[in-house]
Amino acid sequence: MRILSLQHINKKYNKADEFAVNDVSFDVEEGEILALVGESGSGKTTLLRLIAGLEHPDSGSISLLGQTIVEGVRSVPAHERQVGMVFQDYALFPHLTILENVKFGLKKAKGNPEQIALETLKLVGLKEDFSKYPHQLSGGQQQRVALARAIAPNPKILLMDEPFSNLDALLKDQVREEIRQIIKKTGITAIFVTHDTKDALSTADRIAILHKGYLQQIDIPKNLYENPVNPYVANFFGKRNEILATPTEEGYYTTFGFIADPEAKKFTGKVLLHFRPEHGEVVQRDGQQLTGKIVKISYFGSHQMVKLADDEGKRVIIRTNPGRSFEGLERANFYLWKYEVEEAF
Ligand SMILES: Nc1ncnc2c1ncn2[C@@H]1O[C@H](COP(=O)(O)OP(=O)(O)OP(=O)(O)O)[C@@H](O)[C@H]1O
Repeated sequence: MRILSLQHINKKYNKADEFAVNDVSFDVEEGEILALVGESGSGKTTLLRLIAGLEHPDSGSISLLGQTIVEGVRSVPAHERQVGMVFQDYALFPHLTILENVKFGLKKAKGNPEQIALETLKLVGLKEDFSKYPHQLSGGQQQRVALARAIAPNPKILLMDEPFSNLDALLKDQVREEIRQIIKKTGITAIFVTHDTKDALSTADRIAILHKGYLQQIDIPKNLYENPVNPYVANFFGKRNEILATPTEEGYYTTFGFIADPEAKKFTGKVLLHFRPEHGEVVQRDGQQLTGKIVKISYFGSHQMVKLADDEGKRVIIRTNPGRSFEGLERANFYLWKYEVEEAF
């Protein structure tokens, strides 16, 4: 079921400014986790604030659970939208215990606030710590208190602004998984903002990618990565190689060798072949379709990255398994099992 719908949202802060959000429309399904990603200034936070009711759009409409909350100049005020918010710095009250912090959001809630707060702390795995103060907790635990405070009043939707940006790299993987599990256990619909593609790919069910206020693509992580709608999206989700090729009836001639592919006859002029490092494989047998001079091998434990150059010095990077040895080799052969073709001129 659709829980949130944004239709043609536009937002400018000052008349002379560019649009911070430009004709953005999308729907969010009940129970899903959506990540809003993009570079700094792409409009992610503005979009989150528009949904929360902390900003009003210049045009467009927003509905939440079938109720129109924004249309024209009319809008339901933030405190009546039943939206839970987790802020980047957690915004916990330092002089209140974590139980009191969670109870704070329950002033108007039905039922026994203390009991609801304790149950929510149990859900986030912090019931035993109820009498501690925020400074006595780790960053990841403080994050869970902030989450508990936001979800305790049973909001219609949960919004989180850069929820993982204050955590160090070691904690991040664990916290991402914990937060995802808690959200999934409650069944709440959540939207979070991040500039980190890893946060989005690992935590979200779907990702919306913004660039200069425009929504570029909204899709499941796999589709964004494998089938990006434009080069901006493709490059946003990691390194892509690009080589120039001349199509013939049988395939593509490149400076790394020939790729047999009957599809090549569809093109008349030169083309660009785009491929990610993991869309190739290095092979040590001769007779493979492509070859390059080994420039550098970088070992990452789970895989190796092999940088190869053609005779003119143009480089590509291919990912390969960690066990492969390149000792004593000057050149390596490789093939591509997937690539995208784009007309070059
Ligand atoms: N309060 C404001 N007043 C004027 N301009 C603003 C204001 N807030 C944001 N902007 C502008 O709106 C555009 C979008 O900003 P926004 O903060 O939504 O982007 P963002 O993707 O969240 O960036 P970041 O990752 O840096 O937070 C930017 O050009 C920004 O300078």
